[in-house]
Amino acid sequence: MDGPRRTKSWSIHGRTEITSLYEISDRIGSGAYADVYRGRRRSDGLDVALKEVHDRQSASREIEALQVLRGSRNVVDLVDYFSNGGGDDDDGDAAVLVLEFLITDLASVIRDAKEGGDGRLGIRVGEAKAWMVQILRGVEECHRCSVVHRDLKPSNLLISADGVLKLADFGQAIMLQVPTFIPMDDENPQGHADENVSHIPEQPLVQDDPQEKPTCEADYLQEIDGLKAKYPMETTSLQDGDTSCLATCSTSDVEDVAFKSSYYFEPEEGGLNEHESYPGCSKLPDYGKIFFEKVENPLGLESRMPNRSRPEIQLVKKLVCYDPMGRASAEELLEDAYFIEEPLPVPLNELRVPPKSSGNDEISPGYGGFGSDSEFDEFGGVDVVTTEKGFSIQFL
Ligand SMILES: Nc1ncnc2c1ncn2[C@@H]1O[C@H](COP(=O)(O)OP(=O)(O)OP(=O)(O)O)[C@@H](O)[C@H]1O
Repeated sequence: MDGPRRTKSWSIHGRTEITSLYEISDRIGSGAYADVYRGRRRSDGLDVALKEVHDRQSASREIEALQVLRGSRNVVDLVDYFSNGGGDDDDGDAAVLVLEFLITDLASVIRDAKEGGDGRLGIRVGEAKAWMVQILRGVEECHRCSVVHRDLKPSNLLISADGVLKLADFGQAIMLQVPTFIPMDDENPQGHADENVSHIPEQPLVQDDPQEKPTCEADYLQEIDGLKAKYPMETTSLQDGDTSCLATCSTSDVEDVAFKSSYYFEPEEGGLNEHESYPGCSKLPDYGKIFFEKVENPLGLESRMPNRSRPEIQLVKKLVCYDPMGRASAEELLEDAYFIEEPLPVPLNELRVPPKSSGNDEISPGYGGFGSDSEFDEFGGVDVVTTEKGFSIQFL
Protein backbone atom coordinates (compact mmCIF):
# COMPACT_ATOMS: atom_id res chain seq x y z
CA MET A 1 0.00 0.00 0.00
CA ASP A 2 1.25 3.48 -0.86
CA GLY A 3 2.28 5.74 1.99
CA PRO A 4 0.47 8.98 2.66
CA ARG A 5 0.68 11.53 -0.15
CA ARG A 6 2.84 14.47 0.70
CA THR A 7 1.14 17.69 -0.18
CA LYS A 8 2.77 21.09 -0.52
CA SER A 9 1.35 22.25 2.79
CA TRP A 10 2.76 19.17 4.54
CA SER A 11 6.29 20.35 4.12
CA ILE A 12 6.14 23.58 6.06
CA HIS A 13 3.94 22.20 8.85
CA GLY A 14 6.24 19.23 9.25
CA ARG A 15 9.47 21.22 9.60
CA THR A 16 10.27 21.55 13.26
CA GLU A 17 13.10 24.01 12.70
CA ILE A 18 10.39 26.38 11.46
CA THR A 19 7.43 25.44 13.66
CA SER A 20 9.52 25.68 16.82
CA LEU A 21 10.09 29.36 16.07
CA TYR A 22 6.91 30.31 14.21
CA GLU A 23 3.27 29.51 14.74
CA ILE A 24 1.85 28.84 11.28
CA SER A 25 -1.82 29.53 10.55
CA ASP A 26 -3.87 29.92 7.36
CA ARG A 27 -2.58 29.95 3.84
CA ILE A 28 -3.07 33.54 2.69
CA GLY A 29 -1.86 33.38 -0.85
CA SER A 30 -0.34 31.31 -3.55
CA GLY A 31 1.35 32.14 -6.79
CA ALA A 32 3.20 30.50 -9.62
CA TYR A 33 6.09 29.44 -7.40
CA ALA A 34 4.96 29.75 -3.83
CA ASP A 35 2.44 29.15 -1.08
CA VAL A 36 2.25 31.86 1.54
CA TYR A 37 1.06 31.32 5.12
CA ARG A 38 0.28 33.75 7.85
CA GLY A 39 2.37 33.22 10.97
CA ARG A 40 3.55 34.62 14.27
CA ARG A 41 7.02 34.60 15.73
CA ARG A 42 6.79 32.72 19.00
CA SER A 43 9.47 34.79 20.76
CA ASP A 44 7.74 38.17 20.45
CA GLY A 45 4.44 37.71 18.61
CA LEU A 46 5.65 39.46 15.43
CA ASP A 47 3.17 39.00 12.56
CA VAL A 48 4.90 37.35 9.63
CA ALA A 49 4.17 35.78 6.26
CA LEU A 50 5.94 32.47 5.59
CA LYS A 51 6.57 32.04 1.90
CA GLU A 52 7.29 28.46 0.89
CA VAL A 53 8.99 28.65 -2.48
CA HIS A 54 8.80 25.58 -4.70
CA ASP A 55 11.51 26.60 -7.11
CA ARG A 56 15.18 26.74 -6.21
CA GLN A 57 16.19 29.51 -8.56
CA SER A 58 13.24 31.67 -7.63
CA ALA A 59 14.03 31.17 -3.93
CA SER A 60 17.71 32.01 -4.27
CA ARG A 61 16.94 35.07 -6.38
CA GLU A 62 14.47 36.35 -3.82
CA ILE A 63 16.71 35.70 -0.81
CA GLU A 64 19.71 37.36 -2.45
CA ALA A 65 17.78 40.41 -3.52
CA LEU A 66 16.01 40.88 -0.18
CA GLN A 67 19.27 40.52 1.73
CA VAL A 68 20.83 43.27 -0.32
CA LEU A 69 17.75 45.44 0.13
CA ARG A 70 17.36 45.01 3.86
CA GLY A 71 16.41 48.25 5.57
CA SER A 72 14.82 49.76 2.44
CA ARG A 73 11.60 51.43 3.51
CA ASN A 74 9.65 50.55 0.38
CA VAL A 75 10.77 46.95 0.03
CA VAL A 76 9.29 44.07 2.02
CA ASP A 77 11.49 43.08 4.94
CA LEU A 78 13.07 39.62 5.00
CA VAL A 79 12.93 38.64 8.66
CA ASP A 80 14.52 35.23 8.33
CA TYR A 81 14.79 32.33 5.93
CA PHE A 82 15.25 28.59 5.84
CA SER A 83 16.97 27.14 2.87
CA ASN A 84 15.73 24.13 1.03
CA GLY A 85 17.46 20.95 1.96
CA GLY A 86 18.67 20.09 -1.46
CA GLY A 87 15.56 18.62 -3.00
CA ASP A 88 12.98 20.20 -5.21
CA ASP A 89 9.39 20.93 -4.36
CA ASP A 90 8.30 17.28 -4.28
CA ASP A 91 10.85 16.49 -1.62
CA GLY A 92 8.81 18.64 0.70
CA ASP A 93 11.61 20.86 1.93
CA ALA A 94 11.29 23.95 -0.15
CA ALA A 95 12.99 27.16 0.91
CA VAL A 96 10.87 29.20 3.30
CA LEU A 97 11.19 32.96 3.51
CA VAL A 98 9.91 34.67 6.62
CA LEU A 99 8.66 38.12 5.62
CA GLU A 100 7.05 40.97 7.48
CA PHE A 101 3.29 40.57 7.17
CA LEU A 102 1.46 43.16 5.07
CA ILE A 103 -2.30 43.32 5.08
CA THR A 104 -3.17 44.26 1.51
CA ASP A 105 -1.82 45.13 -1.92
CA LEU A 106 -2.24 47.73 -4.64
CA ALA A 107 -4.44 45.40 -6.71
CA SER A 108 -6.94 45.48 -3.85
CA VAL A 109 -6.72 49.27 -3.66
CA ILE A 110 -7.46 49.55 -7.39
CA ARG A 111 -10.26 47.00 -7.21
CA ASP A 112 -11.82 48.75 -4.24
CA ALA A 113 -11.65 52.10 -6.04
CA LYS A 114 -13.32 50.62 -9.13
CA GLU A 115 -16.07 49.06 -7.05
CA GLY A 116 -16.65 52.21 -5.03
CA GLY A 117 -15.71 50.75 -1.68
CA ASP A 118 -15.95 53.21 1.18
CA GLY A 119 -18.66 55.00 -0.82
CA ARG A 120 -16.13 56.61 -3.19
CA LEU A 121 -15.40 55.67 -6.77
CA GLY A 122 -11.91 56.07 -8.15
CA ILE A 123 -8.59 57.11 -6.71
CA ARG A 124 -7.99 60.80 -6.07
CA VAL A 125 -5.03 62.29 -7.88
CA GLY A 126 -3.27 63.06 -4.59
CA GLU A 127 -3.70 59.42 -3.53
CA ALA A 128 -2.44 58.10 -6.88
CA LYS A 129 0.61 60.33 -6.51
CA ALA A 130 1.27 59.06 -3.00
CA TRP A 131 1.21 55.46 -4.26
CA MET A 132 3.38 56.38 -7.25
CA VAL A 133 5.99 58.12 -5.13
CA GLN A 134 6.27 55.05 -2.93
CA ILE A 135 6.60 52.73 -5.93
CA LEU A 136 9.30 54.98 -7.38
CA ARG A 137 11.15 55.07 -4.07
CA GLY A 138 11.06 51.27 -3.91
CA VAL A 139 12.30 50.96 -7.48
CA GLU A 140 14.98 53.57 -6.84
CA GLU A 141 16.15 51.64 -3.77
CA CYS A 142 16.35 48.47 -5.87
CA HIS A 143 18.28 50.11 -8.69
CA ARG A 144 20.65 51.84 -6.26
CA CYS A 145 21.46 48.33 -4.97
CA SER A 146 21.72 46.98 -8.54
CA VAL A 147 18.62 44.84 -8.15
CA VAL A 148 16.20 44.69 -11.08
CA HIS A 149 12.79 43.44 -9.95
CA ARG A 150 11.35 42.43 -13.37
CA ASP A 151 7.90 41.51 -12.04
CA LEU A 152 6.29 44.74 -10.91
CA LYS A 153 2.51 44.60 -10.91
CA PRO A 154 -0.21 45.74 -8.48
CA SER A 155 -0.50 42.40 -6.67
CA ASN A 156 3.25 42.42 -5.95
CA LEU A 157 3.05 45.85 -4.32
CA LEU A 158 2.07 45.07 -0.75
CA ILE A 159 0.72 47.65 1.66
CA SER A 160 0.80 47.96 5.43
CA ALA A 161 -2.15 49.05 7.55
CA ASP A 162 -0.66 52.54 7.80
CA GLY A 163 -0.33 52.99 4.05
CA VAL A 164 3.33 52.12 3.48
CA LEU A 165 3.73 50.43 0.10
CA LYS A 166 6.45 47.81 -0.30
CA LEU A 167 7.78 46.01 -3.35
CA ALA A 168 7.49 42.25 -2.90
CA ASP A 169 7.97 39.00 -4.83
CA PHE A 170 11.59 39.17 -5.94
CA GLY A 171 11.51 35.66 -7.43
CA GLN A 172 12.31 37.01 -10.88
CA ALA A 173 14.83 39.60 -9.72
CA ILE A 174 18.38 39.76 -10.97
CA MET A 175 21.45 41.40 -9.54
CA LEU A 176 23.54 43.46 -11.89
CA GLN A 177 26.68 43.34 -9.78
CA VAL A 178 28.18 41.42 -6.90
CA PRO A 179 26.06 42.13 -3.85
CA THR A 180 27.48 42.97 -0.46
CA PHE A 181 26.00 40.30 1.73
CA ILE A 182 24.84 41.34 5.16
CA PRO A 183 24.92 38.21 7.33
CA MET A 184 21.46 37.43 8.62
CA ASP A 185 22.78 36.89 12.13
CA ASP A 186 23.79 40.57 12.50
CA GLU A 187 20.23 41.26 13.47
CA ASN A 188 19.29 37.75 14.28
CA PRO A 189 21.34 36.55 17.24
CA GLN A 190 19.61 33.17 17.19
CA GLY A 191 21.53 32.55 14.04
CA HIS A 192 19.22 29.92 12.66
CA ALA A 193 19.24 31.37 9.19
CA ASP A 194 22.97 30.85 9.04
CA GLU A 195 22.77 27.34 10.38
CA ASN A 196 20.21 26.35 7.82
CA VAL A 197 21.69 28.04 4.85
CA SER A 198 22.72 25.72 2.14
CA HIS A 199 21.66 28.40 -0.25
CA ILE A 200 24.06 28.80 -3.10
CA PRO A 201 22.54 29.86 -6.38
CA GLU A 202 22.76 27.09 -8.95
CA GLN A 203 24.01 29.61 -11.44
CA PRO A 204 25.77 32.82 -10.54
CA LEU A 205 23.26 35.62 -10.86
CA VAL A 206 25.82 38.34 -11.10
CA GLN A 207 28.24 39.66 -13.63
CA ASP A 208 31.90 38.89 -13.12
CA ASP A 209 33.18 42.39 -13.40
CA PRO A 210 30.65 45.09 -12.66
CA GLN A 211 33.20 47.84 -13.24
CA GLU A 212 33.78 46.90 -16.82
CA LYS A 213 31.29 48.79 -18.91
CA PRO A 214 31.04 48.32 -22.67
CA THR A 215 32.55 51.29 -24.36
CA CYS A 216 31.65 50.76 -27.97
CA GLU A 217 29.23 48.75 -30.04
CA ALA A 218 31.65 45.81 -30.44
CA ASP A 219 32.23 45.66 -26.68
CA TYR A 220 28.53 45.86 -26.10
CA LEU A 221 27.75 42.96 -28.43
CA GLN A 222 30.61 40.95 -26.94
CA GLU A 223 29.16 41.57 -23.50
CA ILE A 224 25.75 40.37 -24.65
CA ASP A 225 27.31 37.18 -26.04
CA GLY A 226 29.12 36.62 -22.77
CA LEU A 227 25.95 37.06 -20.79
CA LYS A 228 24.05 34.71 -23.08
CA ALA A 229 26.71 32.05 -22.59
CA LYS A 230 26.64 32.54 -18.84
CA TYR A 231 22.87 32.45 -18.51
CA PRO A 232 21.64 29.81 -20.92
CA MET A 233 18.13 30.19 -22.24
CA GLU A 234 15.51 28.79 -19.91
CA THR A 235 12.50 27.03 -21.28
CA THR A 236 9.71 28.22 -19.07
CA SER A 237 6.01 28.33 -19.43
CA LEU A 238 4.29 31.67 -19.41
CA GLN A 239 5.04 32.72 -15.87
CA ASP A 240 5.35 36.13 -14.38
CA GLY A 241 8.78 36.77 -15.76
CA ASP A 242 7.53 36.30 -19.26
CA THR A 243 4.67 38.63 -18.65
CA SER A 244 6.97 41.26 -17.26
CA CYS A 245 9.33 40.75 -20.12
CA LEU A 246 6.41 41.29 -22.44
CA ALA A 247 5.66 44.52 -20.68
CA THR A 248 9.20 45.62 -21.41
CA CYS A 249 8.96 44.07 -24.84
CA SER A 250 11.50 41.35 -24.56
CA THR A 251 10.79 37.76 -25.35
CA SER A 252 12.64 35.54 -22.92
CA ASP A 253 13.27 35.44 -19.25
CA VAL A 254 16.99 35.05 -18.95
CA GLU A 255 18.47 36.57 -22.05
CA ASP A 256 17.60 40.05 -20.91
CA VAL A 257 20.11 39.96 -18.09
CA ALA A 258 21.63 43.38 -18.38
CA PHE A 259 20.67 45.20 -21.48
CA LYS A 260 17.76 43.46 -23.04
CA SER A 261 14.89 45.51 -24.28
CA SER A 262 13.98 44.93 -27.84
CA TYR A 263 11.40 46.34 -30.13
CA TYR A 264 10.81 45.67 -33.72
CA PHE A 265 9.23 48.49 -35.55
CA GLU A 266 9.02 47.90 -39.24
CA PRO A 267 10.45 51.04 -40.74
CA GLU A 268 8.70 52.50 -43.70
CA GLU A 269 10.60 53.38 -46.81
CA GLY A 270 11.70 56.93 -46.21
CA GLY A 271 9.50 57.11 -43.12
CA LEU A 272 10.13 56.73 -39.42
CA ASN A 273 13.21 54.65 -38.80
CA GLU A 274 15.19 53.41 -35.82
CA HIS A 275 17.31 56.54 -35.65
CA GLU A 276 14.35 58.53 -34.78
CA SER A 277 12.79 56.43 -32.04
CA TYR A 278 15.50 54.09 -30.76
CA PRO A 279 18.97 54.52 -32.20
CA GLY A 280 20.85 51.26 -32.39
CA CYS A 281 17.86 49.03 -31.67
CA SER A 282 18.56 46.84 -34.71
CA LYS A 283 21.85 45.78 -33.07
CA LEU A 284 20.10 44.35 -30.03
CA PRO A 285 20.15 40.56 -29.75
CA ASP A 286 16.41 40.02 -30.00
CA TYR A 287 15.75 42.63 -32.65
CA GLY A 288 13.14 41.28 -35.05
CA LYS A 289 11.45 38.89 -32.65
CA ILE A 290 8.64 41.24 -31.75
CA PHE A 291 6.88 43.66 -33.99
CA PHE A 292 3.98 45.98 -33.56
CA GLU A 293 1.24 46.39 -36.10
CA LYS A 294 1.70 49.63 -37.94
CA VAL A 295 -0.54 52.33 -36.50
CA GLU A 296 -2.19 54.48 -39.13
CA ASN A 297 -2.41 58.14 -38.16
CA PRO A 298 -1.26 57.78 -34.56
CA LEU A 299 -3.18 60.11 -32.29
CA GLY A 300 -0.68 60.55 -29.53
CA LEU A 301 -0.97 60.19 -25.79
CA GLU A 302 -2.72 63.53 -25.36
CA SER A 303 -5.85 62.22 -27.09
CA ARG A 304 -5.79 58.99 -25.07
CA MET A 305 -5.42 60.90 -21.81
CA PRO A 306 -7.95 63.73 -22.07
CA ASN A 307 -8.26 66.23 -19.21
CA ARG A 308 -4.83 65.35 -17.86
CA SER A 309 -2.26 67.95 -16.98
CA ARG A 310 0.78 68.48 -19.14
CA PRO A 311 3.20 67.22 -16.44
CA GLU A 312 1.10 64.03 -16.14
CA ILE A 313 1.25 63.36 -19.87
CA GLN A 314 4.94 64.21 -19.93
CA LEU A 315 5.52 61.77 -17.07
CA VAL A 316 3.87 58.94 -18.99
CA LYS A 317 5.94 59.79 -22.06
CA LYS A 318 9.11 59.57 -19.99
CA LEU A 319 8.04 56.14 -18.80
CA VAL A 320 7.15 54.65 -22.17
CA CYS A 321 10.13 56.00 -24.09
CA TYR A 322 11.51 53.27 -26.37
CA ASP A 323 15.12 54.25 -26.03
CA PRO A 324 16.42 53.24 -22.57
CA MET A 325 18.89 56.12 -22.72
CA GLY A 326 15.99 58.54 -23.05
CA ARG A 327 13.74 56.80 -20.52
CA ALA A 328 13.58 58.46 -17.11
CA SER A 329 15.03 56.63 -14.12
CA ALA A 330 13.06 56.23 -10.89
CA GLU A 331 15.44 58.71 -9.27
CA GLU A 332 14.73 61.31 -11.94
CA LEU A 333 10.98 60.76 -11.79
CA LEU A 334 10.95 61.39 -8.05
CA GLU A 335 12.04 64.95 -8.89
CA ASP A 336 9.40 65.31 -11.59
CA ALA A 337 7.20 68.39 -11.79
CA TYR A 338 4.12 66.17 -11.62
CA PHE A 339 4.76 65.45 -7.96
CA ILE A 340 5.17 69.06 -6.95
CA GLU A 341 2.14 70.45 -8.80
CA GLU A 342 -1.26 70.55 -7.08
CA PRO A 343 -2.86 68.35 -5.98
CA LEU A 344 0.15 67.16 -4.00
CA PRO A 345 0.62 63.54 -2.88
CA VAL A 346 -1.55 63.00 0.19
CA PRO A 347 0.06 62.01 3.50
CA LEU A 348 0.08 58.26 4.12
CA ASN A 349 -2.57 58.46 6.82
CA GLU A 350 -5.04 59.81 4.23
CA LEU A 351 -4.66 56.83 1.94
CA ARG A 352 -7.48 54.35 1.75
CA VAL A 353 -6.19 50.92 2.69
CA PRO A 354 -8.97 48.43 1.97
CA PRO A 355 -8.66 44.81 3.12
CA LYS A 356 -7.05 42.45 0.68
CA SER A 357 -9.51 41.13 -1.84
CA SER A 358 -8.96 38.37 -4.31
CA GLY A 359 -9.35 39.06 -7.97
CA ASN A 360 -8.35 37.67 -11.29
CA ASP A 361 -4.96 39.34 -11.18
CA GLU A 362 -3.68 37.05 -8.42
CA ILE A 363 -2.46 34.55 -10.92
CA SER A 364 -0.14 36.11 -13.40
CA PRO A 365 -1.84 36.62 -16.70
CA GLY A 366 -0.48 35.04 -19.84
CA TYR A 367 0.21 37.03 -22.94
CA GLY A 368 -3.49 37.46 -23.65
CA GLY A 369 -4.38 38.52 -20.15
CA PHE A 370 -3.27 42.11 -19.87
CA GLY A 371 -6.69 43.54 -19.41
CA SER A 372 -7.27 42.22 -15.92
CA ASP A 373 -4.09 43.27 -14.24
CA SER A 374 -4.16 46.98 -14.11
CA GLU A 375 -5.35 50.14 -15.64
CA PHE A 376 -4.58 48.89 -19.13
CA ASP A 377 -8.36 49.03 -19.48
CA GLU A 378 -8.01 52.73 -20.01
CA PHE A 379 -5.96 52.04 -23.12
CA GLY A 380 -8.30 49.43 -24.58
CA GLY A 381 -7.54 45.79 -25.23
CA VAL A 382 -4.44 44.10 -26.52
CA ASP A 383 -4.34 41.52 -29.26
CA VAL A 384 -1.30 39.24 -29.24
CA VAL A 385 -0.73 37.08 -32.28
CA THR A 386 2.02 34.52 -32.69
CA THR A 387 3.93 35.07 -35.90
CA GLU A 388 6.83 33.38 -37.65
CA LYS A 389 9.25 35.91 -36.16
CA GLY A 390 7.88 35.84 -32.62
CA PHE A 391 4.66 37.58 -31.81
CA SER A 392 2.97 40.82 -32.61
CA ILE A 393 1.12 43.07 -30.22
CA GLN A 394 -1.76 45.18 -31.37
CA PHE A 395 -3.27 47.79 -29.11
CA LEU A 396 -6.99 47.89 -29.91
N1 LIG B 1 4.74 39.60 3.12
C1 LIG B 1 3.50 39.24 2.82
N2 LIG B 1 2.46 39.61 3.59
C2 LIG B 1 1.20 39.26 3.28
N3 LIG B 1 0.86 38.54 2.18
C3 LIG B 1 1.85 38.15 1.37
C4 LIG B 1 3.21 38.46 1.64
N4 LIG B 1 3.97 37.95 0.63
C5 LIG B 1 3.12 37.34 -0.20
N5 LIG B 1 1.84 37.45 0.22
C6 LIG B 1 0.63 36.92 -0.44
O1 LIG B 1 0.93 35.74 -1.15
C7 LIG B 1 0.65 35.91 -2.56
C8 LIG B 1 1.71 35.16 -3.36
O2 LIG B 1 2.98 35.68 -3.02
P1 LIG B 1 4.06 36.00 -4.13
O3 LIG B 1 3.46 36.92 -5.16
O4 LIG B 1 5.27 36.51 -3.43
O5 LIG B 1 4.28 34.53 -4.69
P2 LIG B 1 4.64 34.05 -6.15
O6 LIG B 1 4.45 32.58 -6.27
O7 LIG B 1 6.02 34.53 -6.46
O8 LIG B 1 3.52 34.79 -6.96
P3 LIG B 1 3.42 35.15 -8.50
O9 LIG B 1 2.56 34.14 -9.17
O10 LIG B 1 2.74 36.52 -8.45
O11 LIG B 1 4.80 35.22 -9.04
C9 LIG B 1 0.67 37.41 -2.76
O12 LIG B 1 -0.15 37.82 -3.82
C10 LIG B 1 0.14 37.92 -1.44
O13 LIG B 1 -1.26 37.83 -1.49
